[in-house]
Amino acid sequence: MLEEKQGTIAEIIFHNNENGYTVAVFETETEAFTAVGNIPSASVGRGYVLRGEFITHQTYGEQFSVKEFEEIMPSTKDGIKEFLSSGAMKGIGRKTASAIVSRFGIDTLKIIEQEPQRLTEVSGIGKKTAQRIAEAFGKHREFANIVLYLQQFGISADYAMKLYQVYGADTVKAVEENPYRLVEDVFGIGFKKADKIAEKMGVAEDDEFRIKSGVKFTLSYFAGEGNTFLPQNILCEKTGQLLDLSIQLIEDELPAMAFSGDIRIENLDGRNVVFLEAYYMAEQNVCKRLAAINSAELKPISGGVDSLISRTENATGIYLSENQKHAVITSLNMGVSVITGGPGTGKTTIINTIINILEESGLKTAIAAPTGRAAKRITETSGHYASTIHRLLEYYFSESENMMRFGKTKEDPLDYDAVIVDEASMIDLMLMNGLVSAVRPGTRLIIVGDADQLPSVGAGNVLRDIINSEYIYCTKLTEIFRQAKESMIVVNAHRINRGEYPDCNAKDKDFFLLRRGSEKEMLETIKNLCLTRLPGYYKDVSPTADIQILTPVRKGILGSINLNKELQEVLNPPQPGLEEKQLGERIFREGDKVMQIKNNYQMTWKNLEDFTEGEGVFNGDVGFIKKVDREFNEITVVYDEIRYVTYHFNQLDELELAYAITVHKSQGSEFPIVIMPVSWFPPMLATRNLLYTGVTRGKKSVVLVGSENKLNSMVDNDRISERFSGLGIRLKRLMGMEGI
Ligand SMILES: Nc1ncnc2c1ncn2[C@@H]1O[C@H](COP(=O)(O)OP(=O)(O)OP(=O)(O)O)[C@@H](O)[C@H]1O
Repeated sequence: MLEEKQGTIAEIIFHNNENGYTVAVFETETEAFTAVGNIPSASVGRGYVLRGEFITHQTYGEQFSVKEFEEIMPSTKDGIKEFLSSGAMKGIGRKTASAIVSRFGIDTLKIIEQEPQRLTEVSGIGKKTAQRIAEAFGKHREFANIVLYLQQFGISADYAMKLYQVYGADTVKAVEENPYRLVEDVFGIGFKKADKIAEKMGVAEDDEFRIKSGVKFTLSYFAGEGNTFLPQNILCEKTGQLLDLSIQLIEDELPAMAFSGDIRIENLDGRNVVFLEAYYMAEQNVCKRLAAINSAELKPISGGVDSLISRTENATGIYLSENQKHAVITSLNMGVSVITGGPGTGKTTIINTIINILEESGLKTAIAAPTGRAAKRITETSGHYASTIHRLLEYYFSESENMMRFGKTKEDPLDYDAVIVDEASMIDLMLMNGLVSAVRPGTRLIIVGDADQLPSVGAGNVLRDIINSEYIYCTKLTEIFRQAKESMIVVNAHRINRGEYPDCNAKDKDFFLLRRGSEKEMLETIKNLCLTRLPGYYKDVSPTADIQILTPVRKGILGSINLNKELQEVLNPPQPGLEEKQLGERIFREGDKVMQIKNNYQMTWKNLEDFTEGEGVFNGDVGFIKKVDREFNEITVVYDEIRYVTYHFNQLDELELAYAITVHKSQGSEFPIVIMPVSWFPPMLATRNLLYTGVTRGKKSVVLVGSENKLNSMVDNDRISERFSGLGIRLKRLMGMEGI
């Protein structure tokens, strides 16, 4: 049962204008206490009925936690004056408030509400101002009523404010009509929240809006797991479980959803499958565009390709194998081509040759990769500038649509004769859709990647689908070259990929297994390696900048969360003079290594070297905390040693410690030294594919810590989690059509 307290706010200790979060001293007739909760309109002198409960906070002691509130309009002259000038009614200052209250006394609010034209009786207030005051008061009352109404359904004031921003005066109507609309219209309200609201409103379990929303939620959830569609029977079963309804009821709703354009039902390879509209359109478009780019006429290469290859070979001293030459020639002759191979098979060498030839022929080339780190690495290893695909496509944040968009499109395409994308295993369907839309037919699209790496985080299986369809010409590189052969990392990566056990601890090599029995021992060894052993063994190794711990999991003793806590303690312990900020279990301290964990296209950065500024910090960017400013509630992180980004404390859910990261997050990056625990991990994760991806991230040294048995069973576990994706089937279909 909630307690009810009636009184006024005596003092505001903290108030967040954006979400209404308030800490205030609240006075009733008999007591005074600290009240904490979402009260957007809070200001000193304002009267409320608060409903909530007393809780004891670890640091701040006893507080009244506000769950609901009701605003009481002030009834004394002073109270009304305070209310009018509190900022709740924009444009009324102290002087005007005093003048109005002097004229109308305790009837002031009634006059504003019912006879606003009488406000002109106050000197200095004209017709327009009177109208403005009346409107502001009306809005204030409207919002207060909406908050009050929505509270009964468990919608807190900050959500009420978000809803009000979207629906205005129609908020209550919109929520009543279909609470599931909130999932699409209001950021931060997911299906589960909307479902709770609906339940409180008495919406029937088998309501059509509930089923439709459940279907979309299920499809989005599985898209988050990598799938662009779900077979209809699986979709109905999963949605049925989610909603606790029969499969039949779900199935009955699908035709109407398809009719209204929310989903697509298609027969793919003999079974009915269901797409969210956006993924269906993306697959169709990628397919169409690939076909168009593949069959377009290309600007010719001046001079024979063979002689150009020889020239490059003579200049670099690297003579291409037949297969490599073949890859170069087909990339230059085909609209779209794929080059795939493991480490050390010459992908970079081929890219460099292709760029040289294109440059010598006066053709314009762009090189791009899915992540900033991969782009930086390509720039360093190839000597040619590579950007992210996002940057190449001139991404921007559209305020009106509240989403990221690309400036380069089919209508305003990229102006290049060739576009080379590397690390293509990380490209998901939506990014590929953006890319192929902006590449105009006539441009060579050269896709380079290692199809055996983990697939993209986002939905789709783009690289593998393209290769397996056999619609696009693909060169598979398998030969490892001499220099690369000297590296056990490269040799073992190929062994793992073939299902053979790696050769560990060869003398004077770079691939080690430190055998440890228990997880505790593994943890201690990892800490010890970072702190003393590796920096002692290799010269100039920074434990934080050069060593990266990779782990398959987030949870458990050897999961990234715990590893980070433990490593922070030894690598960057608390020290006088080092500021820190604690958030629940997490601590961010000056000097910590951190990672941005979601794409934020609006976050600004400043380059302190050339004073340029820009927007965009991306999922997987790793940096160091430069400053924790407790006065301004801010943390400054420096990325790539030059880009400074400032986070407000309430944005810290975008950051994580990064001494240890998951193998999934490490895709596309390389690190001088990689340490990876090999223990028991869930078989879904402890796969050959994941081990291969982890191992190939290390350049100078890879140190595995754990048990040989577990290492070998990872190699044996060749499960590649099946992803539902239709691109391959569509491309195959195209091939059939061309044959007709
Ligand atoms: N035809 C060749 N003859 C001799 N050496 C070669 C040849 N092709 C590549 N190499 C050498 O093999 C090594 C690996 O090549 P490269 O870096 O191009 O491969 P990669 O596939 O890009 O590897 P990674 O994915 O590990 O970066 C390099 O030292 C390169 O100089």
